[in-house]
Amino acid sequence: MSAVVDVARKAPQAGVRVHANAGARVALLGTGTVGRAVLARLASWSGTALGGRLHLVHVANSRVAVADTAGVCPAQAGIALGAASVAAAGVPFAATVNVRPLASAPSSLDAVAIALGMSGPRIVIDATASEAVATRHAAWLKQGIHVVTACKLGQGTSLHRWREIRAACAERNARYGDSATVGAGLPLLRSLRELQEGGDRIQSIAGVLSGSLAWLFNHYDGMRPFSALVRQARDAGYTEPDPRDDLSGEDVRRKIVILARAAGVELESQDVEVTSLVPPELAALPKDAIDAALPALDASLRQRFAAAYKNGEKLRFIARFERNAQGEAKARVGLESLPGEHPLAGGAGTDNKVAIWSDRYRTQPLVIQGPGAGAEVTAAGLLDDALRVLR
Ligand SMILES: NC(=O)C1=CN([C@@H]2O[C@H](COP(=O)(O)OP(=O)(O)OC[C@H]3O[C@@H](n4cnc5c(N)ncnc54)[C@H](OP(=O)(O)O)[C@@H]3O)[C@@H](O)[C@H]2O)C=CC1
Ligand SMILES: N[C@@H](CC=O)C(=O)O
Repeated sequence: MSAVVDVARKAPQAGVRVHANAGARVALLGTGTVGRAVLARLASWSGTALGGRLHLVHVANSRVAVADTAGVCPAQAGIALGAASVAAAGVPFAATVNVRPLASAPSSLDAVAIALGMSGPRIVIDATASEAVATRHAAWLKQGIHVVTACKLGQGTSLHRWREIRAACAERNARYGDSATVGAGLPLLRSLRELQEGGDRIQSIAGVLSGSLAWLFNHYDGMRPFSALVRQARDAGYTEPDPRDDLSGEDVRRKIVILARAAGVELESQDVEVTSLVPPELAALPKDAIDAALPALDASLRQRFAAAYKNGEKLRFIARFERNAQGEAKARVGLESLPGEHPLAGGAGTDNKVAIWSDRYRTQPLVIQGPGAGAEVTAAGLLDDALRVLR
């Protein structure tokens, strides 16, 4: 029996009803592209066994939070919470609203642990891109609250924060669900960890780690302006809230850092050599001014595409991590022109394609491929991790 279940069976605190099989109380942060898909997936579970496992008691975006004041929140009320929260944020959400006593208040991260109560399995689902939320991950874990996240700012930035998260997990036997941070839920981190649990050393990793950049370079034909495709990728929900985080390689830097650390190398972010696609004039603009300035991307990418096309090559945004026998590691991220038949040049849509070389996969790598961005796959990855907490 896992420690998580043990905790669930402890005597409940006054005011919070906990049943042995009651599932977990869940706080969802973020009602944007991914958060809405989490709510929709939870809604689709209404009345099923899965719906009884995760009880949404708190939903918040950066402006408003909605909490269930009754203290016990069956799945349907959780959906009501989601609907109310999203409606309060001015975004339509189609779900049957079961009227329950709901309290709406300005969003506050201090309210999250309070809403989750003191006992039983408790989970924060982070569907934000917020630094303020990421800085709370370790503190929640130290309170025994499990964290499931799509946001890479927890594990993919400073080594200090990553260590704090690992230490907090160990201290409280809390879980940190990170499947959605790399590959939008593809079994990448899990495979790295399982290879090492089986005695393998990870030697190198190479691949396409950005769903939006994969989509962009799978669609770019040198005819339509690249900037028009960036708008399309953003509108489809593939990019970060600020698409420059994708185009600059920062999002991929975070992902290769997360993979390297999961492979046992304590890489610092600045140890990754990153070549950005964003020209300085676009990098300098405030977020609300970038849409009109996106065509600044077009000329240089048209040239890169033409040169690659002439050689029968394809442009792919690749991350590479290698370590030698002495344990020295290096990592780099940037646009590469690959032969058309190169294994990493394949794939379609938002496909991530990642090759892993380890002791057992010395010559032929293990290759994992599949959609690496998109609301639905990411939400599914988050909820898989949340359900895993209860196993
Ligand atoms: N889109 C994708 O395909 C994938 C995304 N991810 C990750 O998922 C995360 C979310 O992405 P996405 O949904 O596209 O982003 P969005 O910009 O669509 O949504 C972000 C949400 O976070 C909310 N938010 C910001 N700060 C806070 C806060 N302090 N407390 C509570 N909520 C807050 C925002 O609130 P408000 O509405 O008020 O602005 C918004 O609702 C990102 O970290 C991204 O990297 C991971 C894998 C794939
Ligand atoms: N913006 C990211 C979304 C998933 O992490 C990407 O393009 O891969």
